Amino acid sequence: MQDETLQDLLRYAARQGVQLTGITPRRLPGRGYGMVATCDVLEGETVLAVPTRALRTLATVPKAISRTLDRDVSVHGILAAHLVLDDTGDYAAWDAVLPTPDDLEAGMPLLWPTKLRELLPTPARNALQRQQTKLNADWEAVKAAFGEGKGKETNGDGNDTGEKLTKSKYVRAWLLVNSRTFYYTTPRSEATLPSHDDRIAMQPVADLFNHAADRGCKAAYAAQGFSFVADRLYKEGDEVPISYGAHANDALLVEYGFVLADNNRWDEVSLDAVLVPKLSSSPQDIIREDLETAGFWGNYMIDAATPGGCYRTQVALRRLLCGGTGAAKRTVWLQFVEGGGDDEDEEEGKEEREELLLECLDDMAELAHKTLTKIERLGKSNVGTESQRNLLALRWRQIEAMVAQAAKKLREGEDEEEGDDRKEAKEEKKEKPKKKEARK
Ligand SMILES: C[S@@+](CC[C@H](N)C(=O)[O-])C[C@H]1O[C@@H](n2cnc3c(N)ncnc32)[C@H](O)[C@@H]1O
Repeated sequence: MQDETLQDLLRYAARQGVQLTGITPRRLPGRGYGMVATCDVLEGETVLAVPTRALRTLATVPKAISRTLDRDVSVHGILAAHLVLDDTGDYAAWDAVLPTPDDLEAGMPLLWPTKLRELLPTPARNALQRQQTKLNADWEAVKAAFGEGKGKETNGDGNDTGEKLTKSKYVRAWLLVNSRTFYYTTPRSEATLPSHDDRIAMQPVADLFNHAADRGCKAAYAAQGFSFVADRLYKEGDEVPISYGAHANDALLVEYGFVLADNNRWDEVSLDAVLVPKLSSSPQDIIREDLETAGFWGNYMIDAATPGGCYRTQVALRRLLCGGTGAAKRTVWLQFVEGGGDDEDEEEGKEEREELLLECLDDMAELAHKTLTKIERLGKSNVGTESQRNLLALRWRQIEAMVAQAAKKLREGEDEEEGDDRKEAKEEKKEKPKKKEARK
C-alpha cells in the first residue's frame, strides 16, 4: 500500500505525462523513498519516462523571480529561490514528498554543528567548504533581491504563520536542489548557459531514485524528455536504483547526506591529513614548492585497487624520499613526473616507498581511532544528533577498514617478496655458496 502523499504525487505526475512501467516509489528503511520493481523488469525496458513539460528548470521559474536576481546567481540558486518563494500551490503534491528539515539535518554536513564538521575527513571538509562558498554567494544575492522575510506564509485559514524567505528555508531548498537535480543538456541550455553546472533540471518521481555505485538504470535525455532504462533484470520487490556518478563516500556524504555502507567501488581514502604534514616539514618548504609547481600538491588517495596509492601519492612519496637537497635523486623524480609515471627502474627505492606509505597508513589508522573516540565524547556532551554522529562515525570506520586492508595488502606483498628473496637467496647459495644473502 502506498501512502496518501505518494498517491497524490503519482496522480500529479500522471497529469504531467510521467509514465512508470514496472516500478513504483516506496518508503525504504534508512533511505527515505526509493524505487521498487512491481514485477520482474527486464534489462533494456524503459521503467520511467518524464516529459520535458514536467521538469522544473530555469525556464519554468517565473520571470518575477529569475529576472529580479543578479545574473551571477547560479541556476541552482534560482531554483532554490523558486522552491521557497513559490506560493501558487502548483507543486504542492511534489513538495509534499521532499525530505523534511529533520531528514536533511541528519545527513547533510552543511547543517551539522561545527564541532562535528571539523571531524570530517579531508576531502569531505574541502567539498563542504566549496559548497558553503557557493551557497553563501547564492544566498547573499537572493537576500539582496527579495529581502529576508519576503512573502508571508499562511496556514489553512489564510492566517500569517511567519516569514517566508528565511536563511534556513533557503538553505534547505538549496540542499534539495543540490541532491535532486539531473544534468539537462539541450541545444538551448548549451547555447544560453555556458557553465555545465547551470544546465540542471528537477524531475518529479525520477528524483526518488536512490543511488548505487555498481549498477543502476541508465538515464537519457532527448527532445521529448528523460527516460530511464533498466540496466539489468530486476526481480519483483528489488530496489531499482540509478547511479549519481563515480562518487567516493566523502563526496556522497557532503553532496547527498549519506554513505554507501558497502559496495562502493569508487570509494577512496585521502592520506592528506598525515602525508601533507610530512611533506611540509622540509627546510624552506622545498618539497611543497616542487610538488605545487608540478601540480601534485594534495589529494593523495588510496583505494581498494591501489593500496600502494594513486599516482599523485606515488609522486609525493618519491619526492619526500629525495629529501631537501639530493639533486641527482630529484632529477630522477622529475623524470618520473614528466614521464607520467614511467619508471625505468621501478624496484629502485621501492622498499623505502612502501615503508613510508605503511607509516602513513599507520598514522591514518591512529587518526581514525582518535576521531572515533572524539565523536563518542561529543555524543556524551550531546553535540549534534545521534544520526549525525552515527553517520560520521560510520565514515571513519570505513576509513579505518580501508586503511587496514591497504596495509595488509602491502605487507603481504612484502612477505611474498621476502619469500621470493629467500627462494632467490637459496638458489644463489647453491650457485655461490660463499654469499650469505642475495639482497639487502
Ligand atoms: C534524489 S534523492 C532520492 C530519493 C530520496 N531517498 C527521497 O526520499 O526523496 C537523493 C537522496 O536520497 C538518499 N539516498 C540516495 N541513495 C541512497 C542510498 N544508496 N543509501 C541511502 N540514502 C540514499 C539521500 O538522502 C540523498 O540525498
